[in-house]
Amino acid sequence: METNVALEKALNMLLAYVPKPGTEIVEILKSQNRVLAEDVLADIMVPPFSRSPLDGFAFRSSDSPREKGQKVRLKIVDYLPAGVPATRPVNSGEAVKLMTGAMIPEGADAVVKFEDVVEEDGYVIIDFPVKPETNIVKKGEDFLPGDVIIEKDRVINANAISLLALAGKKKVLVYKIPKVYIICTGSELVDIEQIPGPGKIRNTNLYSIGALVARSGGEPVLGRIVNDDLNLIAQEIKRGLEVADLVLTTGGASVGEYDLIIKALESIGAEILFWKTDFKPGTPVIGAVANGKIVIGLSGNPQAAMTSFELIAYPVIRKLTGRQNIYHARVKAFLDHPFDKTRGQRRFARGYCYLKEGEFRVKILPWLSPGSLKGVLNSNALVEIPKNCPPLKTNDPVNIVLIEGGSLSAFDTPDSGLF
Ligand SMILES: Nc1nc2c(c(=O)[nH]1)N[C@H]1C(S)=C(S)[C@@H](COP(=O)(O)OP(=O)(O)OC[C@H]3O[C@@H](n4cnc5c(N)ncnc54)[C@H](O)[C@@H]3O)O[C@H]1N2
Ligand code: MOO
Repeated sequence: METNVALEKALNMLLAYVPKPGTEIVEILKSQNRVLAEDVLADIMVPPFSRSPLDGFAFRSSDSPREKGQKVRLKIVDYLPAGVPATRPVNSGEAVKLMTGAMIPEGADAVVKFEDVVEEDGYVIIDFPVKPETNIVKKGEDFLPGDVIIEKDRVINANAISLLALAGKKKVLVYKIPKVYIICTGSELVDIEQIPGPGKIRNTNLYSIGALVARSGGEPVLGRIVNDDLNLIAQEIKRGLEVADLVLTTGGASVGEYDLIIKALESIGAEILFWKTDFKPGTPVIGAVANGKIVIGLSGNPQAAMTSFELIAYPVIRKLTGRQNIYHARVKAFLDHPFDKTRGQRRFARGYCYLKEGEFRVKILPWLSPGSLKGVLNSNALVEIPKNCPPLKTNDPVNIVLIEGGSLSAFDTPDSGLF
């Protein structure tokens, strides 16, 4: 077991144990935010026939005038709305009136739009030269049968769904959603519906971590509250390993007499990969593997557990979902205020970031203890304060982790005037 490992190293140790996820078939509209587990190929030509992108007249371009101002009269021999195949070819001296999306009749190699010509007594008059292939959307121009329309491992969004529909896929193969079993340990914990008795507290971690699991693309499976009892903890971890793909615990990760997670893991034959990382809050994280599955022991302190979840559990869950892009985005932001509470240890402080004139700006939320949740409400970023960082001034650049996703909607909450 390694101790005091850098965040990046701890993460890589765990990621090496993430298996390739299983697959399942889902309805196209249920596939959004899932990861495609198959290459989707075109089964037909796209477009399936050469078509007109305009309401106009199809004809032979060789019939058009040599110079602008010269006129030709072409006899209108057919009328084609979209969806109706041509009944006859277009010969020289003829034109077919057709609508947007209609099939180009055989013989025609150009289309002119209604507004550019004159229709008169069953004839169309064209007074400008038209090159071959003008306004023709060619059959197979986008995809030929067998072409890959979307590659596997892509996250499915509405854009991807448009292409799945084009490929005729009403059902699609995606990676399974990983189940994440959450165990909260601590004899002081009571369910959140209760008014805690003396020395007891509400089990907030079950729900905060459950919510984070769901937002990471996993399915939270809520375990029971487990007292600080070695056997009970070991049994609950075993249960989690049976029913889920990943087990998360909170509490019992530090050095106290009742900090039993490591002992419980050892008792079931788990390999402890590391204990304690180089960042606060959430330093005493445990990384372990049992029966080929990962167990992450987060610290009990509610804010610390949420922060170490974002930094360590989030990428692991993202990889379990089959995603290639597993990390929260990290960007440079400029501080809105001086910050002198830098310390020896590397830290990820809760921050509120927003965009101003194309640049990220960030406020570090008032520093509250790792046990307090008060500061998390308005945070949408973690602000990295490096080890031994000197005091920071207004407008100094800092690296931030965008924990609420790259979505701009995460930044447009009204400025709550925190500073
Ligand atoms: N002597 C030392 N003491 C502590 C150290 C240390 O290095 N030496 N590290 C501190 C740090 S840092 C942290 S973080 C905590 C981590 O402790 P544990 O992971 O063992 O967590 P607990 O002791 O079980 O609980 C800590 C705190 O959080 C509350 N808690 C626990 N579970 C929940 C829950 N599900 N919902 C809400 N709140 C929870 C618990 O009541 C405690 O107040 O250790 C420091 N100590
Ligand atoms: O990691 Mo504890 O919450 O790091 O203080």
